[in-house]
Amino acid sequence: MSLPAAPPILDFSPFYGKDSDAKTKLIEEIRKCCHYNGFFQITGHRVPLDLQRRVMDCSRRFFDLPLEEKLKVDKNLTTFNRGYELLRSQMLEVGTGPELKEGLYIGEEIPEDHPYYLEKKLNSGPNQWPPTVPNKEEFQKTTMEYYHATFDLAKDVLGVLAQTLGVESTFFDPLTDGAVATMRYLHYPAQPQDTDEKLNRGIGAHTDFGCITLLLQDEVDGLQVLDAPSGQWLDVKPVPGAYVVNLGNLFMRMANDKYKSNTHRVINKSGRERYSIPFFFSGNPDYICECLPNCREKGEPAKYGPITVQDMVTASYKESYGRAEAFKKDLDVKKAEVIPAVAAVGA
Ligand SMILES: O=C(O)CCC(=O)C(=O)O
Ligand SMILES: [Fe+2]
Repeated sequence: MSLPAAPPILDFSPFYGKDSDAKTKLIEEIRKCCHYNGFFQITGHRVPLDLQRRVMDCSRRFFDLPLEEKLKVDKNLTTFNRGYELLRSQMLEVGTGPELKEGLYIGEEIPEDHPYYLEKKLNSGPNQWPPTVPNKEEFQKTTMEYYHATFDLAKDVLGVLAQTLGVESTFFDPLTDGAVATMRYLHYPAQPQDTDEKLNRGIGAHTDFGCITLLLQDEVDGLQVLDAPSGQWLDVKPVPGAYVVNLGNLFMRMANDKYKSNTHRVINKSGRERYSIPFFFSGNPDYICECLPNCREKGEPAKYGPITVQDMVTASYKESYGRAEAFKKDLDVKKAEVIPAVAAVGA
């Protein structure tokens, strides 16, 4: 039996080159990862290191702002998930507390006369830019430059994924044309070393909702992937410049569960602040997700019916935010029950 293995680090550059043996090897390695747990890291991509550094610097500049400045772009001011999300807003893992991370959600700039905005498509609208972040113009420019570079990389990764399924690298073009994607600046404050690991999560155990995720981490570790057969949590060590790539629920569904969308979490026990930038590629909201080629044997039925990207991702969002809301309400009820009792003692 093979030992549980952390996601391998693969050189993606053969995708851009002419060496067909190297390309075939890359496709095979990625196929193996997709079957195993849907996680791998890539180096040798085309997002410049310098751009990654500049974007991480933007993230730090934003989170360094006083809370009242960050709240000027509160995500709750929009209905389309753009803007700042406070610490403890989300709760992905049942039985844990709200998560110790704050975030800034950004996507393609969608003006209010765009069909996606008018038709209330997934996460579609104008970005909320923090008005007082230092070097505001550069912040916006670098953020969008990074968004577009990562979007292009996501298309390339989907090109390889198509090839792992034995179809042309252009197979996913109808999914990537007009695709919706969201990037998040994330900041995990240092968790005190003695915090209750059972309750405190940077981000609770979850699978990603969309198609694929490309994650840039800084040098502080904390991301862990569950090895389902052994129940062990495997650390995903930060590799400078690399992307952690993982498949989301939408891809697993299209692959008839043959490819995996795997459980992962973040616990920041480093004693340091951690910054990461996940890029969630959902796809064209109207794309109809159906069982992909070569994902079932002859005569084997598709496990799932067709569903649009829009419906699939919207349902997942509702579920996870609903859980955090329910938890907070429950806490409020408990507090309300305790306070009168205390007051009675003092009376
Ligand atoms: O910050 C990380 O390392 C992981 C973030 C993540 O899993 C997510 O936002 O879905
Ligand atoms: Fe995730």
